[in-house]
Amino acid sequence: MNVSRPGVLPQGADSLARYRSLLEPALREAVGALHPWGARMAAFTLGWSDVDGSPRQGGVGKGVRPALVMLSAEAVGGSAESALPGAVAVELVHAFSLAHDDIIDRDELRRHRAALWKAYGVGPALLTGDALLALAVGQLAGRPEAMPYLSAALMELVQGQTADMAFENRPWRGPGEVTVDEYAEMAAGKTGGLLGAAAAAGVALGGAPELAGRMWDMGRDLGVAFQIADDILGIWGDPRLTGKPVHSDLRREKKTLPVLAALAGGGPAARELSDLLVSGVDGEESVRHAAHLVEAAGGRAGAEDLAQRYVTAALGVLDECLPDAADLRALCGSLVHRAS
Ligand SMILES: CC(C)=CCC/C(C)=C/CC/C(C)=C/COP(=O)(O)OP(=O)(O)O
Repeated sequence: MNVSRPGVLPQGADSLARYRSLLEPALREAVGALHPWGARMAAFTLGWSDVDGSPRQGGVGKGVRPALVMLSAEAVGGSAESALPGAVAVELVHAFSLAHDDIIDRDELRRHRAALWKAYGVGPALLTGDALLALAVGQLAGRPEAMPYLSAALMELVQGQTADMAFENRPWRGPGEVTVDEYAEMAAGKTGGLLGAAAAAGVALGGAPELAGRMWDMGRDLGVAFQIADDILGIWGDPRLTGKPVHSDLRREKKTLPVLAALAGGGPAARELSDLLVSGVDGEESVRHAAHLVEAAGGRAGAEDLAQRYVTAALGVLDECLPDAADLRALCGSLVHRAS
């Protein structure tokens, strides 16, 4: 079921809309503390205004992380409102990380619009990312039950992003090639850290801090699945739904899971793909051929399978910790079967 705009999650969409409507005023209030120029750039990147500052309807992200915070809080008997500082904090950290990531990757398009750096320049985009991060920390400064998870997530994010960048200097084959296990560790940090923090902060703010450690682990597994789904969408997704150009990871020869899984398959398509990557993907025809080879070598199926295994592990933890949390379970289960 798709509601309200293209690209929302197939399941849990109604609840995401409910949580987004709680989130947006709180985010606006937080951003209101910034210097007017910073507030304008933050409003652009969060989706309430165009580049010139004129207002536009609604936010732009799916709001998965804040929904995870609020659903986790509700699952332990707390209210979504009680968990709002955590929800705001994770969405601000997410927005910070996207702003910086787009600079690092030189990605010009994000969420159907210009990336923040493309709209305002690299310096201002860096600074806006910093401002969002500072606001996030401020949200949880007085909440010792949740703050450790945010601070752990920040370290995970940076470590995972660094590992991902370091992969670029590794060979495609032979000694030093990137393994699927290394990829999973990178994704557990880069993407899982914040999902882990969302789930852990949610139960902590909802009144069950004793569950936070297990929810952190659950969120990290979920993050690996989420990142694999992101990699899959980067090759086979519909740009009208993802809001990003297709094949950009392949064009940049990034070591995404579908490519690693294809290479690990070892058949004729895997060998041809390996040769192509070693000689360099050059030009649009070559990029399309690489995408074809990844699929032919089983990279898509392998990636889908691994994502499903990580989601199943995450759901197993949820079933043990919070067996009655149907909405939370639906959200987590839907994160791998998404169109954007
Ligand atoms: C330190 C640093 C720069 C870290 C970068 C970490 C990073 C960008 C990880 C990617 C995470 C990811 C899959 C984002 C898309 O989320 P989404 O599909 O929920 O996006 P949405 O909010 O647009 O829906």
